[in-house]
Amino acid sequence: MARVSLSRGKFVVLAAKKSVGDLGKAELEGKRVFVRADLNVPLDKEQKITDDTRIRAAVPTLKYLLDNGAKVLLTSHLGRPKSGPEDKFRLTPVAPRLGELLGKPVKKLNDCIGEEVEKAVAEAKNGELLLLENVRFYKEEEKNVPEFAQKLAANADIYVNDAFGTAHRAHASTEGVTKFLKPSVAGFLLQKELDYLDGAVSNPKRPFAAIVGGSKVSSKITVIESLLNKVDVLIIGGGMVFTFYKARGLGVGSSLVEEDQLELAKKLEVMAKVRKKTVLLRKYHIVGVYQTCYIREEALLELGKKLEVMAKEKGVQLLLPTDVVVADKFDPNANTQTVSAEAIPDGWMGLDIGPDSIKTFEDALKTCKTVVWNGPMGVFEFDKFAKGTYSIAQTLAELTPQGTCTIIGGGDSVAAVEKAGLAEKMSHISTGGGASLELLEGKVLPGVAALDEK
Ligand SMILES: Nc1ncnc2c1ncn2[C@@H]1O[C@H](COP(=O)(O)OP(=O)(O)O)[C@@H](O)[C@H]1O
Ligand SMILES: O=C(OP(=O)(O)O)[C@H](O)COP(=O)(O)O
Repeated sequence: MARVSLSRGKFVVLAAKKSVGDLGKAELEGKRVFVRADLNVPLDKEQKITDDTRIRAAVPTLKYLLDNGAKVLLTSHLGRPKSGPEDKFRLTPVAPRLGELLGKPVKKLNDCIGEEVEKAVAEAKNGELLLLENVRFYKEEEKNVPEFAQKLAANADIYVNDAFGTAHRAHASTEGVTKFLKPSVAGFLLQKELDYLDGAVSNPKRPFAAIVGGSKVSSKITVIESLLNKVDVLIIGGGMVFTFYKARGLGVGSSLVEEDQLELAKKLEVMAKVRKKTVLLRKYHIVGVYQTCYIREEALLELGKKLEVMAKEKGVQLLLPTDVVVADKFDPNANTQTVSAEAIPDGWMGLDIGPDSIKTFEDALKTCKTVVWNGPMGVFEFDKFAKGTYSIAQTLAELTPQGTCTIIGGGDSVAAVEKAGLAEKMSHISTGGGASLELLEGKVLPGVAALDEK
């Protein structure tokens, strides 16, 4: 039976999915197992892997399957290819690193469906692994087209989903394929992530902070609305910031902005202010029912000035950077200056948060007992714009031994924390950024929901 947990008014079905560990040699030997992993690792300009966390995280499930005599067809996406195969999105760099970690050669194919795959699978011996090409080279993957899912499934007997980082996407290789392969089970990484994150965020130690940055504005800005009902402190950084600034009417130069998210950014700021007061009303038993509700500002005024002051002190803090490091071009050697958020010059782009913002964010984080972070504070890949990200990483590393639960999620965020040498100092390194935020929202992840129950 599925375990159901009530998370702030939403039902979240989590564990008790059938696991790869429930399948033994009798079920696996000689079987063709289609494994969906998230091998979407960061690469530099020379196609060199800059952080292999996601490859390492996939190894326990793969080893288990190979040791039990399965033939493994391993699939993943890499990046966001827009129109068919592109060399920079090939999974080619992953194969040698995975081979090293598994201690056996990994044969990389140039497709994920069709004749080449059929032939390789037919020739594969028990305990061999084939790495298929980027599944997003087919537009049908993200559209979750059943005929495409069927083609992916055609070469396999069993499905294992170990792609926690992509479990929030209902794509053909994460969701559609389960309709054609039985059993469809969870891999060890997926299980581990769900177990940890459910424990940490369904009933978090408070104050609870979320830090949202990075560049996937449209994916993540929508999560913020739900987070306002969960957290006490919400910090916005990275490329996310400029959509909020622009919504406030500020000039943002040539910084990253998603125009179609401006209205939402405006609404979120208003919601944060209103929510601030709602939290306090609940705290002081003025709102008697356990439900998320927004009290209009006027209603609060009626309850007196004292309460309003307390609300400001105790409610959800939505923190945006007050200063930014701007650059005259997107380049590691760009000219830079630090300016206030109101004074981004035309033609310049914000690529990191400034020192005042770092200080404000650090002060807020030091009061927190749970912190979930997804999305770097700046373009940390360039040294000139890495300070914001590394400073926040350092602050969290210092908070962990003091009893704060620190969770870092997302391919690039984890890469940044690894690069800073601080990964070991965090409570949990998650292979999913968007996935962990959606889990935190209380959403059922489609890649998990589709798996067989025990
Ligand atoms: N101000 C900014 N402008 C443009 N890109 C940014 C900015 N700040 C951070 N980024 C970029 O965001 C990317 C990571 O975003 P995202 O994929 O959302 O994070 P994660 O992989 O951790 O989930 C990094 O490559 C970083 O360079
Ligand atoms: O890198 C990923 O997500 P993340 O940036 O939230 O960690 C996953 O591989 C999902 O990729 P997607 O956001 O292109 O679907």
